[in-house]
Amino acid sequence: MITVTNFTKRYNDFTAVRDLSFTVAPGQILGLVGPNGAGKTTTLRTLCGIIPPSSGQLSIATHDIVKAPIAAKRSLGYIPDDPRLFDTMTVWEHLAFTAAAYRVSDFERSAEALLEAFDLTNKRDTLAHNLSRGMRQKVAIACAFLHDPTVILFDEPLTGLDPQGIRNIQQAIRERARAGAAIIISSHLLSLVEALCTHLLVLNLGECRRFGTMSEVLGDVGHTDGNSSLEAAYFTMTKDDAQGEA
Ligand SMILES: Nc1ncnc2c1ncn2[C@@H]1O[C@H](COP(=O)(O)OP(=O)(O)OP(=O)(O)O)[C@@H](O)[C@H]1O
Repeated sequence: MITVTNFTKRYNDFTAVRDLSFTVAPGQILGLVGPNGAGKTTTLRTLCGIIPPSSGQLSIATHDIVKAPIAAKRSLGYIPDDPRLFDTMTVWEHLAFTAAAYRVSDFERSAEALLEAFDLTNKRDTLAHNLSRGMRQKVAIACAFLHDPTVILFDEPLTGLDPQGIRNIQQAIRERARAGAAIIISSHLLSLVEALCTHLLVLNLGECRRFGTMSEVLGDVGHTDGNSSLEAAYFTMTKDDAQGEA
């Protein structure tokens, strides 16, 4: 469960996110969309405790990220838009290191399964330095899944992945949701968001423009037909603010 209540984030005098409230229940996948500078990454970074909120409450699996950061982070998997790996560690060493950090005992079987699911088995002993961008992304996702988080936050999860990788990650995300994880995906890939997400939050200039189930939001703006209804709805929902951010 993810709960955000009256969240505001200011960087000095600039308000990046203003009075944002939403929840993501177990099994739900929330698509977080909005133009560049809307406040998506700021929201995800605050939810995982990288930056503090200016005001409001954010909790992960009932743990307040400010008051109980360790408990909150134990339940959390975060995949940033530019995952950083250790150049001098192999793929397997990343998984072992993550298992140690999260105190996952007997991690080997889960780690093998993740390598298999993401087509990384033959790269098990390869240094991160020698992986392609897409492979690095998949290692970061495998590490984030290893401790079986009940809350997962993705910032542009498919950057750099090939079509097979995209399919594998989509399947993995659906499986995690079916197993009861609450998931947020921030992405500009509206087709991905529409295909995967059960709920939608449209953010623009730091404010919530729409929040609800995918069909509620699309119905709200009169775009329930056709194959690219989210794309059409997105432009309707954000058109007033298209000039808002340079
Ligand atoms: N550390 C910072 N200091 C000052 N302003 C910041 C900082 N980080 C982000 N901002 C500003 O906050 C606003 C929201 O940025 P954020 O990165 O959250 O947007 P975003 O929706 O993730 O954008 P994008 O789609 O481009 O990734 C932007 O105007 C950005 O310039």
